[in-house]
Amino acid sequence: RLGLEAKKEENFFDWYSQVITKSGMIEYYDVSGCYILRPWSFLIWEMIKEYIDKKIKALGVEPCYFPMFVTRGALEKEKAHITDFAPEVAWVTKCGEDDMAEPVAIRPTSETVMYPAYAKWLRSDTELPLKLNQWNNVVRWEFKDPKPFLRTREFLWQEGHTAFATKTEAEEEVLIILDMYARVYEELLAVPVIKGCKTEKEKFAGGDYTTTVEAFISTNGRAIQGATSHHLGQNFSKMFNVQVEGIADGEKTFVYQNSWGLTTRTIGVMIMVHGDDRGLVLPPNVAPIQVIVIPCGIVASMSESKKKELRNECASLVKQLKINNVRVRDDFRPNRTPGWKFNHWELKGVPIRIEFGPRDMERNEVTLVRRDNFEREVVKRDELILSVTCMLKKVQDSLLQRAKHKLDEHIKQVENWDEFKLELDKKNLLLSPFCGEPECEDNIKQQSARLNTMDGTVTMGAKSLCIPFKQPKLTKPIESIDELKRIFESNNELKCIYRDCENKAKFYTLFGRSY
Ligand SMILES: O=C1CCCN[C@@H]1CCCn1cnc2cc(F)c(Cl)cc2c1=O
Ligand SMILES: [Mg+2]
Repeated sequence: RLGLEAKKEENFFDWYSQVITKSGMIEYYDVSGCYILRPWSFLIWEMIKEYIDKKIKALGVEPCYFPMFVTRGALEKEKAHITDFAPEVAWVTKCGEDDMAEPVAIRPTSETVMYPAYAKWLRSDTELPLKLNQWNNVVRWEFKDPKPFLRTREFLWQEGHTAFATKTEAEEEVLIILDMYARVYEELLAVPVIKGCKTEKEKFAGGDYTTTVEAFISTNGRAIQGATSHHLGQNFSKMFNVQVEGIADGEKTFVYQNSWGLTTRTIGVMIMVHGDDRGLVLPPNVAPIQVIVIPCGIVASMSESKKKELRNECASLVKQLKINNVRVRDDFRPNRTPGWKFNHWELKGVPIRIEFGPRDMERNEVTLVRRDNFEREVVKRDELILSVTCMLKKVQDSLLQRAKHKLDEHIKQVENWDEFKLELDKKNLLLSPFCGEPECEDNIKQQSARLNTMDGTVTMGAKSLCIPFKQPKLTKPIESIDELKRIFESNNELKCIYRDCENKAKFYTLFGRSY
């Protein structure tokens, strides 16, 4: 059966699995946590890659490729950094039948692969800033339930690793990259995100601070980390002895570093936010096919010459759209009915369908059908290009607006602990005053978990998602992380959200159940 059996609001997990397989995005694979990326999803990854590459090249970031294997020595350069990660590191221990003298790890991320080379290359501040990025795969043998795109044992990403002479330059780049990630979501994927800083508990332990874009899946009320941009300070440069002369005269200075990454998880978020019970709904800016042209009304009684004329007319529509840089295909398959084709391309989420039949030909008109809201529009043949480009823009904007509205109506600003738990169980995110202490965050997570009396399972409690740059008490978003960490120093009346916590709040923090 072509169509979907599961309904998105009834059985989200099954719906997701059916949509990604029946639309030709994913095929399952016999290694747990690994999936095949078929053209329909890989083409989207390529468009995201093209967008990011253009922007980072403009920022002076250069492409490179480092080995995927890392020695134990390099990986464990600084125990603190990887202790809690060690269980998910995959190791190559044999070659053929023989054990390897020195097993090597498969990269889970490339700091420890790249920074020994950075130490070799960087001697003088004249070689700064060094900005490299690699598009590759990484492996993390996680044990939590795998989910295609969202949590996989191997995934594709880009990882940017930059080194600067001063902290100021580095901190400026962190936010420029974060803004680029927000645009990947909002301008390409039509997914609204919240920019912010991770709390002490949630940040990357190897860095100074982690900035993040957080997305929201309204169907199950869960938040998901969309991409991260870390300021590493001098932690790694001290670990790997990356220091240069020429900054402080006669002295050597450890460089200031950033690292930033965006993964194939982006595709899963886009699917879950926009998909419906007929299948994918692709934002035009990333749709591999934006318009599908389907001839209609071809009946057996129609003469061969009439059929030929109709087909030629459809072909000229396709040609004209192609010339105008619209990603368009025709579906002239004689052995499939128009109805079958409508379902097929709706399942694949193609933003606009053109139905073209004898009557359209006579009246010199074209019928456009939007995938997102099924609106039909009959336009003059000679207004085709204008109408299609205008409709594509309208679809892109309305997908973002609809998702923004959903996000906004699911964020509740609460200062009361009982309200916090109540709204959390109504699939909402909470914006609450928070003291920032890790152990308080542990308490919030434990005390907001819910025992489901029906089946005795426990629904996870609320995690901190980020400290939003847009703070309720401030008129404009903050510009620096230092500023964010100090915003309540003055008027410090607010108590931390957690009832039994005596600390004063430091900032408003976004909490929620998450992936
Ligand atoms: O998130 C990014 C963006 C791109 C470059 N890297 C950073 C930090 C990655 C943190 N992280 C994340 N996961 C890890 C898993 C591991 F097994 C080990 Cl050994 C280390 C890590 C680890 O450092
Ligand atoms: Mg992890």
